[in-house]
Amino acid sequence: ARKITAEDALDAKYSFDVIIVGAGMAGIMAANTLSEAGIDDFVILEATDRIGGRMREADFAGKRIELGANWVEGVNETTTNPIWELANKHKLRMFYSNFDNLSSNIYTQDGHFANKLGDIYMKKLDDSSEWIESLGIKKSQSNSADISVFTAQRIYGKVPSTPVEMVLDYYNYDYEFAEPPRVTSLKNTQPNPTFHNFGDSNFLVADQRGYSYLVQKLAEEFLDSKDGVITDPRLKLNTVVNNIRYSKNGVKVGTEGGKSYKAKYVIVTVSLGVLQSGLIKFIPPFPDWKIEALSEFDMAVYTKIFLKFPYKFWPSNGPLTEFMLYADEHRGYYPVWQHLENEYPGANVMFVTVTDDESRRIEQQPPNETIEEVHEVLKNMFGPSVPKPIDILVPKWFSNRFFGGSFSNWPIGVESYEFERIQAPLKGALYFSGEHTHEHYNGYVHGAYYSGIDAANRLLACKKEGKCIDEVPQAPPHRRGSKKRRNVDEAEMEAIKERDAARQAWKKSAM
Ligand SMILES: Cc1cc2nc3c(=O)[nH]c(=O)nc-3n(C[C@H](O)[C@H](O)[C@H](O)COP(=O)(O)OP(=O)(O)OC[C@H]3O[C@@H](n4cnc5c(N)ncnc54)[C@H](O)[C@@H]3O)c2cc1C
Repeated sequence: ARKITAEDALDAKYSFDVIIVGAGMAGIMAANTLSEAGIDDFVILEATDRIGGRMREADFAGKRIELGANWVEGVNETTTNPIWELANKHKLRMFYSNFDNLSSNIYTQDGHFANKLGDIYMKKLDDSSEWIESLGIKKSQSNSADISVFTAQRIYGKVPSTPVEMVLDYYNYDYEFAEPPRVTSLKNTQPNPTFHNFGDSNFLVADQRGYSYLVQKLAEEFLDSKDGVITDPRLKLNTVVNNIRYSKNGVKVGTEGGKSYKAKYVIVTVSLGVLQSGLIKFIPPFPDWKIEALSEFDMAVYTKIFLKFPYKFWPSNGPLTEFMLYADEHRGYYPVWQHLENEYPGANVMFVTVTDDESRRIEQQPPNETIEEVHEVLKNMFGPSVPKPIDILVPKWFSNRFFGGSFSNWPIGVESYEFERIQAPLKGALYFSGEHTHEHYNGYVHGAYYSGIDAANRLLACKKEGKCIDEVPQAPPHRRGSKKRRNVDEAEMEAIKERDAARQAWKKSAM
C-alpha cells in the first residue's frame, strides 16, 4: 500500500487514484475490493467521527443496542447471505427472531387480547400475501406495468380495515419496507428477493462490539490499525464533502472545512436521502434523467424507540413472547413491540418500532411527550398499573443530515431502467454505490455490501480495461409499444383468472 504522510494529507492538491465518499458498509467494501485488485492509492472521506454509517450501536440502560441495522436478514436458504457468513466468522452474538406466535400476541386498544381473531386474520393474511407474491412474479416475468402492493390487495379482494387486520398488515409490509403497501412496488418487492434467495429467517445482533464490528473488520483487512483503532491516514473522519466537480479528466472533491482532494475517479456511497437533500453540490449538475430517477426512489424512515422500565411487566416466558402487536384504530400508531429479555435478561428494556409519518412526527416531538404516548399505549395493552418508562432513546435518522432517513424502499412506478439510472456512472469518473443502488437487496446491509463490490468492479473495468460505459439506461423496446405487448396481455388474462378464483375463495371464507 502506498503510504501518505501527514503533510501530504494536509496538501489540498494531493492527488489520488480514487476518492471514496462515505465509510459505511458500501464505502468500506468498495475500498476493500479496490485494494484486493491492487489499487491502494485511495482516500476515504467520512462525515462523522466513525465508520459504519447506518450500522451504529449506542449504550442504553447499560447495554449495547443498535440504533440502525439490527438483524442479519435472509438466512437458512441454500444461497448464503454474505453478512451471515461474516457474522459467524467474527462470532457476533445473535438471536433467532421467532415470529411464529405473533398472532397470539396481539393487544387491542380496549385491552383485549386478540388471540382467536389474530389467528384467523393471520391465516387470511398469509393466503393473500402468497397470492400477491405470485402476482408479483407474473408481473415481473411478463414485464407488465407495475402496481402497488395495496392495489394487489384490492384485486385479491381484501383490503385490511379493522385495527387487528391493519396491524397484521403493518407487520407484513411496513415493518419490512418502512412504507405502507399503498406506496410499495409489487413487482420489485413481491416476493422480497432477500428472503426468496437467502431464506426467511432473521437473526438479531446483540453484541457489545456492535453490528458495525463487521465493517471495522472489513476495514482492517486493508487499512492500518492498532488495537482495533484505524490509524491509516487514508481514512479521513469528520470530513464533510459538500461539492464534487467531475469531468472525463477526473474529479475534485471539496469539503466543508475548505479542503480539496483530486483524483481520477470518485465513488459516492452517501445515502439516497443525502443525494436528494442537495448537501453535496455536483458540478456540472446531474442530467435531468439522473435527477428524476433519484427523486422517484424513496428514502423511507424506520425508528426503533428504546424504553427502559423500573421493572418487567410484560410476559417473557420463552422466545414466543418476544414480539407483540398493538392494534390501534390509527394504523401505525406504536404497532410493533419487542422485549429484550432474551438478549439482556433483567435490563427491563423494550423497544417499539414506528415508520414513515409517525417516525417523522415522533423525531420532532420532545421525548417526554413520546413517553406519555407510549405510557398510554402500554396501559391499553397491559392495564392501568403499568409503570412509566424511566428512560427513552429516539434515534433521529430522518433529521440527521448525513442520512436523511433509514433505508430506501422501491415505490410503485420505478422501472428497472430507471433504477439503473440511479446506479449509472457519469463521465466515466463519478460512480455511485450504497444500499439504494442494489437492484435486489436495496434497503439491507447485504445490499450495501454487494453495491460496494459492484461499484468498485465497474470502476476497475473502466480503469483497467477501458470499459467506461457511460450511457443513459433506456426503457426496453416493448415499453415503447412493440409487439411484445401480446405476452403481457396473456399474462394479464391469467392473472385475472387467478384473481377471480382468489375472490371466490375469499368470499367463501369470509366471516
Ligand atoms: C433504523 C434502521 C434499521 C435498519 N435495519 C436493518 C436490518 O435490520 N437489517 C439490514 O440488513 N439492514 C438494515 N438497515 C439498513 C442498513 O443499515 C443499510 O442498508 C446499510 O447500513 C447502508 O450502508 P451504506 O454504506 O449504503 O450507507 P451508510 O451506512 O449510510 O454509509 C454512508 C456513509 O456516508 C457518510 N456521509 C454522508 N454524507 C456525507 C458527506 N457529505 N461527506 C462524507 N461522508 C458522508 C455517512 O456518515 C455514512 O457513514 C437499517 C437501517 C436503519 C437506519
